[in-house]
Amino acid sequence: MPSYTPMIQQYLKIKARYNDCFLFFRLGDFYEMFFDDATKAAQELEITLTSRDGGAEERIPMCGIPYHASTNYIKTLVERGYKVAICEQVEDPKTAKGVVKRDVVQVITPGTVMEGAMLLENENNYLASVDKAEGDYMLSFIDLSTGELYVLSVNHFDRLKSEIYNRPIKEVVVSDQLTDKERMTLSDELQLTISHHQLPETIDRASYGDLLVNISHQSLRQAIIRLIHYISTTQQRSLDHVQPAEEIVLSGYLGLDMHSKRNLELTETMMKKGKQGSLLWVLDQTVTAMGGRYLKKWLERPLLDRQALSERYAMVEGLLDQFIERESLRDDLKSIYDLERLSGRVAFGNINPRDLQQLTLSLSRVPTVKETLKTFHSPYLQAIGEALDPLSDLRGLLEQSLADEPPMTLKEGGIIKDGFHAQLDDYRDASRNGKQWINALEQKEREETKIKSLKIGYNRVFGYYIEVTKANLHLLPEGKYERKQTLTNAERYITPELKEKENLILQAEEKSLELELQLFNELREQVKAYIPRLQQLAEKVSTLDVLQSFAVVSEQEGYVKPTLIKEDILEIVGGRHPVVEKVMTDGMYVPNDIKLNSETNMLLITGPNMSGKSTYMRQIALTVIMAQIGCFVPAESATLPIFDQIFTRIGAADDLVSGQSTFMVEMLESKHALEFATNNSLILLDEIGRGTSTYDGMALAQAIIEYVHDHIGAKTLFSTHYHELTSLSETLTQLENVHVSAEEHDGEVVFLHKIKPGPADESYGIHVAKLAGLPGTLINRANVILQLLESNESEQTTNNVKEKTAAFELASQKVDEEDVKNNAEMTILQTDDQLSFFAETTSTSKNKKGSRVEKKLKQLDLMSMTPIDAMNALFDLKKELQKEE
Ligand SMILES: Nc1ncnc2c1ncn2[C@@H]1O[C@H](COP(=O)(O)OP(=O)(O)OP(=O)(O)O)[C@@H](O)[C@H]1O
Repeated sequence: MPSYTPMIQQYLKIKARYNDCFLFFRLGDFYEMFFDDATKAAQELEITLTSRDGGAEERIPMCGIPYHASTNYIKTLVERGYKVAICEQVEDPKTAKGVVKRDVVQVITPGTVMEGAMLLENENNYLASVDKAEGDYMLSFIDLSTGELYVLSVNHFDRLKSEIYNRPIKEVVVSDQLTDKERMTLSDELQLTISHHQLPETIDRASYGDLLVNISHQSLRQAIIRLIHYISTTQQRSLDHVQPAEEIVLSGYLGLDMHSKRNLELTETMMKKGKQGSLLWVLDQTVTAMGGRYLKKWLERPLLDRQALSERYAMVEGLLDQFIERESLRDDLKSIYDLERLSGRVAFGNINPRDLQQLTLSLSRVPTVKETLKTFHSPYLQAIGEALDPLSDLRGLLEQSLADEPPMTLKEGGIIKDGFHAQLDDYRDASRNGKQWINALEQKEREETKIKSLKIGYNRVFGYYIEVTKANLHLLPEGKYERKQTLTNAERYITPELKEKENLILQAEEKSLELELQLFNELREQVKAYIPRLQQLAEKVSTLDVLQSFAVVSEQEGYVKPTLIKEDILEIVGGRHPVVEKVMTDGMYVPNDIKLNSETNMLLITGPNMSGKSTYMRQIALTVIMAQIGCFVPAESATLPIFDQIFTRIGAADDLVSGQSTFMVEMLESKHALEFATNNSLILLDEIGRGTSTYDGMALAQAIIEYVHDHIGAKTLFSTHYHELTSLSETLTQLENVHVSAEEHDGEVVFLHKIKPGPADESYGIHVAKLAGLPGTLINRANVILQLLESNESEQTTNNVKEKTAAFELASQKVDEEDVKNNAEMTILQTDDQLSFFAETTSTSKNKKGSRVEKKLKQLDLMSMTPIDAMNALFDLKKELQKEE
């Protein structure tokens, strides 16, 4: 460092402390970046990269952005997951000796943004921390803009991933407890900004007491302390609005793994990553920002509590029944401002007078909401109304003190109401009187000099002046006026009298501004004391908003109240897919039924491509989720048990981010289901095994079905193209076949989208290809090949055995590697048996000449066997082989 200039040395010292941030180094009106930061920022922000002499031989790369335009640049960087450290001059450059002192005043990161423009209105923005103790993971997360603080624990890294993925968590604080691999997964697979933070050895735990009142478990407390400690060391801000941590006990909520949230498109679609087309999009008729966020939270955590759910249904029903009252409630809610974020800004100190005015207006609506709620018949709605705290004291204070039309900023005054503060009134009088006096003076001067165009003006440099055009100068008396400024057409003068008044006015204005600022700060401090009550009000308003949203959607879309029963029965009559139905403009959605109970808890769904298998499966899961968040459901009637978890493996969503193949994703998602599902869970498996060659796929599919059937007993929907699997219903007593019907008319397929009992009898793949518009000659050729394949199927099979075996083994090996510790064996074991038989049968025939297995193998007449027969025969062979060994 020796040859660098003192300023660059200062830069490097500070940068060393904020190595993982872009350091915005304040130089005059610019934030400058140097070295690698500059090169990278120039690319990211598309700004010009220059260089400067820094004392060393080589010039230093540099780029800068004007201080005034910095917000957008910071926003861009933070949205891309970077952190920005704002380094300001912390002493007055005029009085500084040597290099002006500078220090970082704020670190802006994806999880700590506060500025309105960087936050999505209807979405929380969480910063999280992860702790690990005895194999458990503790996740604590906070939304600094609203003050919500949560903590939960899970016993598996996969579950941790799901809990993180299922929430708008943008950044995670980790310690050395996590392995490198775990950290990499969080940053690469989940695309999170990672911050490393070790807690110091000694830490004043007592100072966290208020936040920990509801948390007894030591390791949960530790996660919260890490999070808050990280915030207080990187952010210089008040945490007054942060609410005591709430523990989320996961066993109290419907478990949804990350795959399911993604596959079912609960809050965003898989392809476009947007809200449009998601379940949230259909259900969101909320009218406040808080309600919008709350609805998302409900979707993240569907309930298991029967009582709580029936209360929600009762309120939705109450709102549905009384249209007029509901509409007036909606109107009332519309004018309620974002009380949570506002509380955050009060604590953070960046609230402006206009915000406080919005708060006043919002509070003034609360009595009306209370009145409206009284008009509902539902006792639950009435109870919410009674519990609403109108915060009349706060409203009174604001109405008394805040001007009726306050400005956005604190610079111009006019924030505080006349009559609120005597001293302020005096200053204002002085300034107003002074101005009146000046108006009168202008009048008097005009009359005395007879110059009609004479005027009194004001500018910052010269203060008040009398302006006379050059043509009229001769009319001015000698000696009275002192010349101050000459313009092309006019002269400007002052008089001692004017100067004196000016002083009075300016002083009064300055003092009044100062006093207003002080009063505003006092007011803000007073409002701070109301934050917990405001947050409670916010929660009730949000609840009402979500419930009215459910009522509106249920009415518009014709949803019904579900019946939750304790028996093990799932029966939906006339069920629909809420999103597919909504986007279908022709209103031709074909409703379908489902009935599952303890005798039949698995459906094997067959049917042509594009017939609606996935849609059917998804609609069942979405119906369950809607019911368990307290919403009505798209059906004629729905009788449901309360499910504990939903697992899905649907669609061909390649996990591009982590670079895993479709097949590997398929295996991992299945593994997840098999590992965690219980007999109260719902499992949806869509065409498992299609990512690999026919026999491996089929073997896996069958093994998985058998496993779920024999060991889990979860309600399961399994769609497949392997018609051979339909014979499984003969041996698996709880499995039934259904199919999506299609009809063929004059060589064309007509999809009926109707679920019917029994297996499908034909696969219509080539017809679908035809529908898709593939060339006619190609379609004809495909038909010929199909016939050929059908007649040669067994021959083909023998030739391909080795190849398929290799692929299958590779897949299982990969899954094993992926998760050796996480007892992946469970999933794989069953299939492993089947995998290895291919390998064994092919290799033993070479190695163990003359064995019985070989003889039997030779005797098999492959040409006359179905694939299932062949597999069964292979199983027998394998058993035989084990005996021999
Ligand atoms: N019940 C229904 N009523 C009307 N249209 C439907 C219905 N179900 C599905 N569809 C339509 O059929 C299309 C295909 O459905 P889906 O993707 O569920 O078929 P699939 O059988 O799973 O297909 P594949 O086997 O190719 O994956 C949907 O996009 C939808 O437009």
